[in-house]
Amino acid sequence: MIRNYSPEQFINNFIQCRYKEKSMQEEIVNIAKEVIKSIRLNGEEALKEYVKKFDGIVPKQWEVTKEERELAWKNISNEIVVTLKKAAKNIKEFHKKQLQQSRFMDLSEDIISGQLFRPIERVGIYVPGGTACYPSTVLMNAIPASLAGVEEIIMTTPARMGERISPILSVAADIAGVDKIYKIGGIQAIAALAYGTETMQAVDKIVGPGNAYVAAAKSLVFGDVGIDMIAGPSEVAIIADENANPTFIAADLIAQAEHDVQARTFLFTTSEKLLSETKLELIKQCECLPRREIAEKSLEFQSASVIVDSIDMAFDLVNQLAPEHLEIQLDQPLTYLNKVKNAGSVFLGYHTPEALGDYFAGPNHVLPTGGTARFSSGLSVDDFMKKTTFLYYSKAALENASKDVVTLANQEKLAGHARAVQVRIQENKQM
Ligand SMILES: NC(=O)c1ccc[n+]([C@@H]2O[C@H](COP(=O)([O-])OP(=O)(O)OC[C@H]3O[C@@H](n4cnc5c(N)ncnc54)[C@H](O)[C@@H]3O)[C@@H](O)[C@H]2O)c1
Ligand SMILES: N[C@H](CO)Cc1c[nH]c[nH+]1
Ligand SMILES: [Zn+2]
Repeated sequence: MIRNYSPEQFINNFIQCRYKEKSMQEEIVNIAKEVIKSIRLNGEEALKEYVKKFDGIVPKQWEVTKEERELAWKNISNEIVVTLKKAAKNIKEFHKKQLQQSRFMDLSEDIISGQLFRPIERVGIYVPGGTACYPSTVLMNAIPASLAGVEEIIMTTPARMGERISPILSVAADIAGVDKIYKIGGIQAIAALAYGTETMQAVDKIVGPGNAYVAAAKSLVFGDVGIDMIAGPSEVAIIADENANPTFIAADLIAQAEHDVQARTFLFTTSEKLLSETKLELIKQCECLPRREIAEKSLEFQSASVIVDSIDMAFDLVNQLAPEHLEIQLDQPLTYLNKVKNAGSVFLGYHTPEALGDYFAGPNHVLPTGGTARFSSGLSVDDFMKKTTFLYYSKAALENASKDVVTLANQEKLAGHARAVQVRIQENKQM
């Protein structure tokens, strides 16, 4: 069960070892390198080989057919369809507010400048499917892409039921505006999306979470295609004091732990009593959990509890950790929001479990993990847009700027740059 660490031990074991952990994952990176290279060079043949090796079954065709997509609607209950649509509506409403319009920064007679916002043309979304099925992740990835105006949204997910993918994934994909679905998972899917094969066209950007293999593959193809972030095994950090409810805290820690044996959960509290009660709750609640084995491994090996001297100390440790999710289970939670520097998404108060955000409320659940919230953000409409600047100068405006541009060009010893301005000024003078 979750182990206690002093603040110093926590820093050593979970923050300073961030880079050590990376080198321990070398084995995964090496496998990913081999698979990607092979699929890039040998296409379909290599794709089949690795799908067989890592997933057991090679589907007859990669793409989910129109008939399969239609049939999926008949294979799920109306209740699920209604709920998916409600969640989709909330996610859409939240993300719509992120849309930005092309705009002028300057619009005078002599100078015009601005920024064009244009959607990325072809996007691949990865939906994990190794040990669980995530229709919510389909919505979280595809809705912002649709809102941005992406021309073609291509989803990949491992075929878990032999030939087929779960019908709920297919229905969620229809609701969210996915154009094509491929039955491919893991490193193979990322390689096929990045480089294309005889039957699949390469995409411009790959988004979406996945296990350590998927995360390694995404980081390796970055540069040839865009990626959103490294969204690996899930994490939650909870800050709580003696007023918090141990039953709620244990439930929220388990909700993340059950994702993956590699999922990481953290509790920072000023109260020894709350900690011991939470530990008893963890044992009790794990007993009747279908994914007990996964959750218990995560709680045992990837998790930590820390008794802190003050709530300020808790925020200091959390900001160093930069967790994917942060729950603030304190009275007056909003008053603590300005203490948060690094976190993917924050959940405020006793009645806002992370599970609410995972599925339904609106903010995105594809979030930076492994400390990368120090420099990156959760998935948003912005991830599907490119920003192109534009500029116009009149003859008079160029004349005004010419001396300064030439001075800088000469300073950099780039005579060609200086000349590109000077020839225009001289021409103006001759006229
Ligand atoms: N951050 C988020 O938004 C978010 C959302 C949902 C899930 N998640 C995370 O996504 C992950 C899902 O993982 P998953 O495993 O269930 O599904 P997955 O689809 O990410 O990975 C499954 C694939 O991994 C490959 N694989 C498995 N073992 C391998 C091996 N030994 N060598 C090479 N390839 C191998 C297989 O090809 C398989 O298809 C979890 O870590 C979960 O926490 C994150
Ligand atoms: N907690 C995951 C992100 O870390 C998202 C998710 C999907 N389904 C359930 N949870
Ligand atoms: Zn979750």
